[in-house]
Amino acid sequence: MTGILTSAQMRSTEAAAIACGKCSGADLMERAGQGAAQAIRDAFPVKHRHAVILCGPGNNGGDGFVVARHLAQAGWRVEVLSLPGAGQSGDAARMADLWDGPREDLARAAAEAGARPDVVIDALFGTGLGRPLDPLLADVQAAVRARAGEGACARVALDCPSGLSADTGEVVGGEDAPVLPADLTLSFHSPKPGHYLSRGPEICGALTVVPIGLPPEDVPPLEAPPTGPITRLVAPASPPRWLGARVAPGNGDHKYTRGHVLVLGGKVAQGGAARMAARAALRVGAGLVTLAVPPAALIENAARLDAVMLARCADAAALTELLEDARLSALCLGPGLPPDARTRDLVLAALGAGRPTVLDAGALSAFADAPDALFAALHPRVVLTPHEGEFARLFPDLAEARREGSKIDAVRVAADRAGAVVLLKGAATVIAGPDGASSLHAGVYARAAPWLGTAGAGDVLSGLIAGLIAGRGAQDVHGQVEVAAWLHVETARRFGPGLIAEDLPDTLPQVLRDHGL
Ligand SMILES: NC(=O)C1=CN([C@@H]2O[C@H](COP(=O)(O)OP(=O)(O)OC[C@H]3O[C@@H](n4cnc5c(N)ncnc54)[C@H](O)[C@@H]3O)[C@@H](O)[C@H]2O)[C@@H](O)CC1
Ligand SMILES: Nc1ncnc2c1ncn2[C@@H]1O[C@H](COP(=O)(O)OP(=O)(O)O)[C@@H](O)[C@H]1O
Ligand SMILES: [K+]
Repeated sequence: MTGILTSAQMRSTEAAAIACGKCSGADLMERAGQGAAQAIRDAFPVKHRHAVILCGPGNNGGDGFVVARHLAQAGWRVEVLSLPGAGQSGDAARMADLWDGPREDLARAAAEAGARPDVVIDALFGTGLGRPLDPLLADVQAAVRARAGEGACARVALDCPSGLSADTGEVVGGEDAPVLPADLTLSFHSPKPGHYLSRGPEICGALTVVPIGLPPEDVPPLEAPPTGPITRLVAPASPPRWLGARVAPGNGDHKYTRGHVLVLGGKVAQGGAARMAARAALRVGAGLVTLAVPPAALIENAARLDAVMLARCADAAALTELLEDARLSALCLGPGLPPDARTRDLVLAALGAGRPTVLDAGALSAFADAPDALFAALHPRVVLTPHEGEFARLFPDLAEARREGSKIDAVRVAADRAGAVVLLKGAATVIAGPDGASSLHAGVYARAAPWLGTAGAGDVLSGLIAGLIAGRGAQDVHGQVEVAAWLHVETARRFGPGLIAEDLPDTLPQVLRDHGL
């Protein structure tokens, strides 16, 4: 799986490669600029041959000078508009010296009209942006306007659109601070968290990763960096090789080896969410699924269920009794449960059994007043699946800190505090385990699945996870949660327009078949 590197991890990867003598900083900059120039030529057909490149004061600007040289060598007309100080030190200075074409001060260019380019390339700031763009933006915008007029020309950002934090996906300086949106962003070596999180996808436009000859992202640098573990990207472009091993039953399997999921259902007339979770667990591969509901809700559910079995469960004592059956191998609580004292007791009884367990919705909100009581009962084979609101109820301080930091960091701290796997939902879904491992499922760009924003989609996700951790999957809960997140989005994309939550479990078999199972 691909790794997603933060700015600090990217710097230490580069430093490690240089320190072991494999390459110099100038080599990396040359490869970055050359690769970006090629990607720009690939993205814009031959009629596009005029580029204006905005170069900043650091290495991002240095990349811009290399792109200028390679596009010019390919026959493009190229003008560089640079900030004062651009290319004045180190490798960037060497690359600026090698550029012998037109170059003008950006502030001066703002006052003069020029020929309209086909492409404006943003090489102002990349991973080194340290403060808001404010004082500069007026000049930059005026310079672009002076060239392009009000008409649109294509916008390409090198590494990261200037103004966007490569680590968080927020605009540096806050929501109203300036940023230069792009139509295409060319990230060097690996994607960065900010390309996927928060406003990143909207500001980056489209994303292409340009290799620069560093070792693969998932190979750690020679000296362990003081930058924490690398986040995995769960979004393989082609049918994932791991899917069969993770989902398909073996020939020797029978229903009990595939696992028996117990889903706790809600009161009369509040049973739909749990029924959808139960159906999803069965469809994704659990051998048996039982829905346990309050006595008054038995008749309603009996009328609605066939392959899913039904059990009576009045309270926590009844649940403990049910759990004496050791074949119940995974539990799912939350969909359709109210956030009340009964639910709290059910959750604590379920956790006491020590089995792989998914807690969602009401099972999380029931602990809004006492998250520590929940955390004290959790164990590493529990998966919490909050949406942003539920996350804020359990981790109010982390939700507050999210304004500054990244979603990935917040979920990592949450998983460590909870001692369980935490999946925080959204177009970018972040998963972290108590062991420090983290992954990101990016339902954006080519894998966008906005149809998933429909009532009950989260209930289905809970069921998918429960179904996947009920059998052999219990040995790698974090990995199975990644598979569930991937299948959830893949299934929504397969169904497409008009999706409602009930469609997800019933579309799943087509997705599995599409991918060779
Ligand atoms: N780390 C790596 O492995 C590689 C990095 N490369 C490039 O290097 C970039 C990072 O370079 P740098 O660390 O020099 O950082 P940047 O070039 O992104 O920006 C840092 C420079 O901008 C100034 N600055 C920051 N915010 C400012 C603001 N709001 N207003 C005015 N000035 C501001 C800083 O003082 C510094 O001079 C990457 O994004 C990438 O484009 C590539 O050359 C390839 C290899
Ligand atoms: N725009 C989107 N792109 C991708 N996934 C989305 C989007 N909107 C919602 N989702 C997914 O849909 C699910 C909604 O879950 P949730 O908020 O718990 O709703 P509910 O409680 O109605 O089931 C989550 O898995 C979330 O990640
Ligand atoms: K940039």
